Amino acid sequence: MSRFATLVAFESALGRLPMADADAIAAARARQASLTKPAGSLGRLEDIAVFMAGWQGTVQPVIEQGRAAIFAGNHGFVVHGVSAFPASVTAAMVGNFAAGGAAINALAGAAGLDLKVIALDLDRPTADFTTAAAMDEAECLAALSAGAAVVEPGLHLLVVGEMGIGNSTAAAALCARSYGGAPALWVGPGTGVDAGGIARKVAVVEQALALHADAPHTPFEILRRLGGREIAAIAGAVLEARRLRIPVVLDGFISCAALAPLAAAVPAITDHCLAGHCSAEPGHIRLFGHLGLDPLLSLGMRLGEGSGAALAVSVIRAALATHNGMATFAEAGVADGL
Ligand SMILES: Cc1cc2ncn([C@H]3O[C@H](COP(=O)(O)O)[C@@H](O)[C@H]3O)c2cc1C
Ligand SMILES: O=C(O)c1cccnc1
Repeated sequence: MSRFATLVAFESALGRLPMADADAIAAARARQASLTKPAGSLGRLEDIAVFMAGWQGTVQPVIEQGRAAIFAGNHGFVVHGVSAFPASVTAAMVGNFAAGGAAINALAGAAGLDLKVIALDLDRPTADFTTAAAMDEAECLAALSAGAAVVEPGLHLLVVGEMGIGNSTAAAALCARSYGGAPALWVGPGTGVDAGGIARKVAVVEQALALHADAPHTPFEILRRLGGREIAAIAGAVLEARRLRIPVVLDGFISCAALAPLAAAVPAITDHCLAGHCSAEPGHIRLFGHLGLDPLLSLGMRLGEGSGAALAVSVIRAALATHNGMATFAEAGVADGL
């Protein structure tokens, strides 16, 4: 059965978000305080370990079953010339993922993650959102459910990513609708469009916002009208991971924008999420301000595919290696601080 077979199923999941395990958080904090280092000296590594403990519900969290889930979809509005690449590249890159030749193959391998690639109706792009809703209700629910379906119970960590030519424009529209701000503040070069391309992207987002201005300002309606299948799938995966208390690492501007409609209404939806990195896409840092997330890495990446999030998993692994592997003051016979 589909996880989000009905709108009610989606809304009730978003309305009933489980919390992290407070006992595991307290125990992990106590363990951090007992380790052979000055308090706080491992900086954010300490917070990451405590975060992982809280969501895994155990004082010593691990990443044995870590998954990168990459969703692919195509967009009807690409006819307006908003990407530096043709829409056919979405399917071609899915082929490249299967063959092992993409950046995410290398980075998921380096991070010890299994990689699931889910192509969502690539030969049936969403409707052009400057003239219609991108998806009808059933299409949006199917995409949300496809996202949820990759989140198997027992995963220790989930990385989410996307592939969909044109989707930096959808991401800008989602952010502008969710949080306000002129489209030009949310639009960036994406795959590398020139000034003319940026102007076309801004115009497309302005048209879409005008068309959908009177629609209900709800998470589902914003996603359905302005999102895309791969974007809704990310939202569904993050929501399902929350139900199962599986920590998530978010990737770039587009992955994070998938959560904007949800977070604008229910800010706590990002509580089980770490921001893997800050993309060079200019809207990303602005979006982090709204999401209340502080990215782990900032390496000038602007790829998507879950690439920055996968890279950040190495930092999370290092946090857990120190948390689980260091000696306590008592074990090492080292005098602790006063
Ligand atoms: C070869 C190639 C591989 C990619 N991998 C991710 N993206 C990224 O670029 C796209 C978004 O940028 P825009 O909105 O400008 O189309 C998405 O597919 C995103 O995942 C890629 C883009 C290309 C061309
Ligand atoms: O930040 C991202 O995820 C991104 C930026 C540009 C193109 N594709 C993805």
